[in-house]
Amino acid sequence: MALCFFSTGCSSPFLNPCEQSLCPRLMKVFSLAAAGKGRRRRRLKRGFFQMKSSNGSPLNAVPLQDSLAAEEPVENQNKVLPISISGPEKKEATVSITVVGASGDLAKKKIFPALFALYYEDFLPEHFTIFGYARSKLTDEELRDMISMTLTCRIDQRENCSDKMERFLQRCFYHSGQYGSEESFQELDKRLKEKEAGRLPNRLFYLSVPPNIFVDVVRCASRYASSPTGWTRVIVEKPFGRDSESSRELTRCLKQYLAEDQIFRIDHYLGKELVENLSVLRFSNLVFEPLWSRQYIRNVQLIFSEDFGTEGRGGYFDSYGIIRDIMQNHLLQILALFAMETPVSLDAEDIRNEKVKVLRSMRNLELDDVVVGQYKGHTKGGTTYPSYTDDPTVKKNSLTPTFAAAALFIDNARWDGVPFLMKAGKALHTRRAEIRVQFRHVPGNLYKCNFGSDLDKATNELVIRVQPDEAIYLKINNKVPGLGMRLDCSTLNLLYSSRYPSEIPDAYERLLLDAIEGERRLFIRSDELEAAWSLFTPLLKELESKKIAPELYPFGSRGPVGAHYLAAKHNVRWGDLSSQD
Ligand SMILES: NC(=O)C1=CN([C@@H]2O[C@H](COP(=O)(O)OP(=O)(O)OC[C@H]3O[C@@H](n4cnc5c(N)ncnc54)[C@H](OP(=O)(O)O)[C@@H]3O)[C@@H](O)[C@H]2O)C=CC1
Ligand SMILES: O=C1O[C@H](COP(=O)(O)O)[C@@H](O)[C@H](O)[C@H]1O
Repeated sequence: MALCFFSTGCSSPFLNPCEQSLCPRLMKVFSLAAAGKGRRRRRLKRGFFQMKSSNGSPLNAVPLQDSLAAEEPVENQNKVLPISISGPEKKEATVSITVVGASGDLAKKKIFPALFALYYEDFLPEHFTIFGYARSKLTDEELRDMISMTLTCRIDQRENCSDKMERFLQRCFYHSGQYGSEESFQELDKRLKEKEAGRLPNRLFYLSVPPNIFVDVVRCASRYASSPTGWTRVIVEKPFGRDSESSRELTRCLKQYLAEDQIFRIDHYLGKELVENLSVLRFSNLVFEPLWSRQYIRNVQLIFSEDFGTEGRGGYFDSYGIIRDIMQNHLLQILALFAMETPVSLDAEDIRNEKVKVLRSMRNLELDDVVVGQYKGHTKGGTTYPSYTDDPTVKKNSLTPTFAAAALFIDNARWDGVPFLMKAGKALHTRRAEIRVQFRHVPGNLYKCNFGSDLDKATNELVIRVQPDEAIYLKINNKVPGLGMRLDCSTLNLLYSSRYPSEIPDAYERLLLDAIEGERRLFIRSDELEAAWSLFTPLLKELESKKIAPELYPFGSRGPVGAHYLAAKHNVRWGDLSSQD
């Protein structure tokens, strides 16, 4: 039997209730379908690609001409140069996606596979071209060979996969160039134009390079390779700075060349299925939203753990650490989505407005409310696991935390006094990311004596397991069947793999598609970023200036015991402790 959600914001005479439950992605498809007046949805996705903003209105194209940049703030140029690409005399549009840093780890591991998955699922427009750009000298064929190693037919419809892969690869090209070189980007522009073949050109640049190169690339791309008549957008990978000042400086530099609405700051956790589902869970189920406050929720836990170390990324990691790598972005973004007030609509700006309010209501983070750790070597079952400082790219005396736990508070009416505990670590015993919501005790619980002395065990807990084995489960109390009165704690479990047979798309697929469609909801706006850094920067400075030594924990363990003391201080018990959790 199909389970359907009904959401008033998604009602449409053309969609049955189950289709409506797939909002907003289907709504986007619907808006495309409506624009095409009845043409088939799939055809619309590919053949008649029309740009829509999240509220369904056509997006304005944003040409970035340097001569204009000198005279006008870039934001204003957007307003004075509206070129609708859905006008009556519209040309067929094309999208060129340039992956800058194509020879790198992220491009190979995530970006090209996500682009292929989108192509495979017919989500890319009919006319598109993909360019890899990096300094390494490669031919088009060599790029294709390189990326073909990482493409998999991991989507359910496996028929014709190798044909599709071949067709996809034929649309991938490579351009070798320096990141700050005018000539290289002018040459890229020429090659893009050839492939665009007179169609209305839209261009997306994905900056998959180390952050010190971001501004060079943006300067050259915007001056020499931006679309003259279509839109130009840039996806920027984290880290967006290392603290408030450097982040502000990065934003300032990027905004010399780009308007805010051209910058897509990616936080791939926002593209994860269960994170996307957070708002649906809250705002389309009457049973949750009324409980979503200090009145019923005792604490919220945001947990990230990996069962591997910094492997291969030690050089980057050592100057950032786990707080910047995971907490300041991924976990804080989840927290903001979790805690925000109901947005006016599902429009990107409405959602981001609410998230910013949460971030700006957060109490300063005190050193006393933070525990840091670093993994040390460990031998188990004959296997030796390295310590963090065994990594040759890491300083031997490094104090960089590979683990951190923190207690945060949102000083607003809804969340006053509720601890939001975060825990993030590398080289722990398991890989998982989850949100745990622990509810308060039942007042005057009639069954108190049946629970024994540990009443905490009898409180409800809602777990949103982001990965792996995506699930939403609720722990409830029930009677053990039989003549006696024994109570048990059981789980109502929505395990995605049982409920939905199809594979869940990777976060990068959703985010790339959103960037192509101009949907900004899952990207970080500059004021969100600023608020996020304001929360963590004083703490990071204090940790660094006081040279706080991280507590060592063995590779593969549950992390430093300090995390338990921190939780206990706030009357909390981490929910992920028992083996069945
Ligand atoms: N890898 C991951 O899992 C994740 C990465 N990120 C972020 O994504 C971006 C890309 O990551 P990743 O692919 O791992 O990075 P890489 O270190 O693999 O760098 C990508 C490419 O950039 C070029 N490059 C590397 N170092 C330099 C340098 N010092 N100067 C000039 N060019 C350089 C290289 O290409 P060439 O020499 O051919 O020019 C390299 O192939 C980074 O900002 C990273 O923080 C974010 C989340 C996860
Ligand atoms: O951004 C990052 O995320 C990865 C974890 O991402 P996941 O999707 O595999 O959970 C993390 O390993 C990396 O250190 C960090 O930079």
